[in-house]
Amino acid sequence: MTTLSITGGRVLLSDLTIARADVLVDRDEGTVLEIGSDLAGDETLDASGSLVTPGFVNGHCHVAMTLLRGYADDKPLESWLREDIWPAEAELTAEDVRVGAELGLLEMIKSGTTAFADMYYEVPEIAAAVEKAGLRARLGHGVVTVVKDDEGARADARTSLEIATEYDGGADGRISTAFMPHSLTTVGGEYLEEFVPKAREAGVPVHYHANETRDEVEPIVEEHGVRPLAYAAEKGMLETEDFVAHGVHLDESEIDLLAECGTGVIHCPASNMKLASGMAPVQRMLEAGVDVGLGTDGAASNNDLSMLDEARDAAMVGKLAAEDASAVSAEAVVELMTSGSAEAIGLDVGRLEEGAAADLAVIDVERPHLTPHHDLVSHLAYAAAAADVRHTVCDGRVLMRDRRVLTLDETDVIDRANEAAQALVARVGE
Ligand SMILES: CSC[C@H]1O[C@@H](n2cnc3c(O)ncnc32)[C@H](O)[C@@H]1O
Ligand SMILES: [Zn+2]
Repeated sequence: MTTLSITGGRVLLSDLTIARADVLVDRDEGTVLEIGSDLAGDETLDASGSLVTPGFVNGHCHVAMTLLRGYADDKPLESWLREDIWPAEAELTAEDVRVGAELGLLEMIKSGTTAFADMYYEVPEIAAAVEKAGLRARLGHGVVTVVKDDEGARADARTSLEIATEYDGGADGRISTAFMPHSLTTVGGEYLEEFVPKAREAGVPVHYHANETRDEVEPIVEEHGVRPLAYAAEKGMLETEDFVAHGVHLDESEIDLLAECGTGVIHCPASNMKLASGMAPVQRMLEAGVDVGLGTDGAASNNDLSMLDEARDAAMVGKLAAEDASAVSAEAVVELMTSGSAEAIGLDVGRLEEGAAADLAVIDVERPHLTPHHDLVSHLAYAAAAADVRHTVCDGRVLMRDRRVLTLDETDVIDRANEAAQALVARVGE
């Protein structure tokens, strides 16, 4: 057994208390062996003046969309997708997705994220990037049937199932998968009826966008006479292992349905604010017992992949939505970005305790904007930033030490991403 010790810091424990302690990790098993005093390991990470937290879990992303960061801003969802994003995505090559994913993973490692869920195209490229970068991920191919004939639609859904089956358990178990219909309005009901049962047979969860905008809710109510999540339940898409992104426009019956079914909701506050989609009823969901997690969505609607930024946004907009300053508290937000997301997307991570996965981030708290130290949970929710993350560890492996990423060549990834993004935009303009 080889060990790693993270020494001299304070540790955020699973009950959200903070203890002065070292963390000893079994690097081979990728688990926490002990949290205590004077723990020496074969390798050491200095955590003095720092807070050791569970690695952050980004519950909903399109990681390769980093190539489209700043490409199309200041539009609502429907026109942003149809006028700008989908035409650009039609020109993406597998190599573009690879470099966009590497750029996103670089950003995740540098901001303390160790696990994420992702829906996109060219998933084998994303899986290869995840394997190389060393993170943990639940990946899936996004299905859109509305613009396809029947043969194309069924082929797209089949691809999603095949990818989910083939890649589950990849990268030494760090990759898991899901069947991912894009949304309840962009995938026809007949395809959901045919393929969701096949996802159950394959033993993979279902992940999709739901109730993101009012424009997405109304057509379902008009066409099917029920709210979108009642429609999703009819299609068998509200199982405990399933999780939806957004859940902005939910009525009370849908919140109750989510709580009853145990289906997770990934709140994406920055994307919801930027696209002016609305304010999700997060406090109501928490009170009802819904499994809520936190996600950035893609970098084209955020425009970064920092979960620390997302945490602050979640707390701020959560209070505004509830018209209550005590709503979506610092503690609640820190849970959302760690164990909340992990539970919603079905990964056994997000807590620091003996036997848990050794996925963690070490955050420098001796900084002007993190002084004084009345409450470090408050600092995580409201004041810490990506640049404060010193070290990132996933599955017992050091991915970033003293802000140097060890698994990806930062300069090379940035250069290749700039080149690919420029060439992509040129192709779209032709
Ligand atoms: C079919 S792969 C995923 C698909 O989703 C698009 N997307 C990015 N952000 C959002 C969002 O907020 N709502 C809905 N769809 C979104 C992405 O561009 C891909 O086309
Ligand atoms: Zn999304």
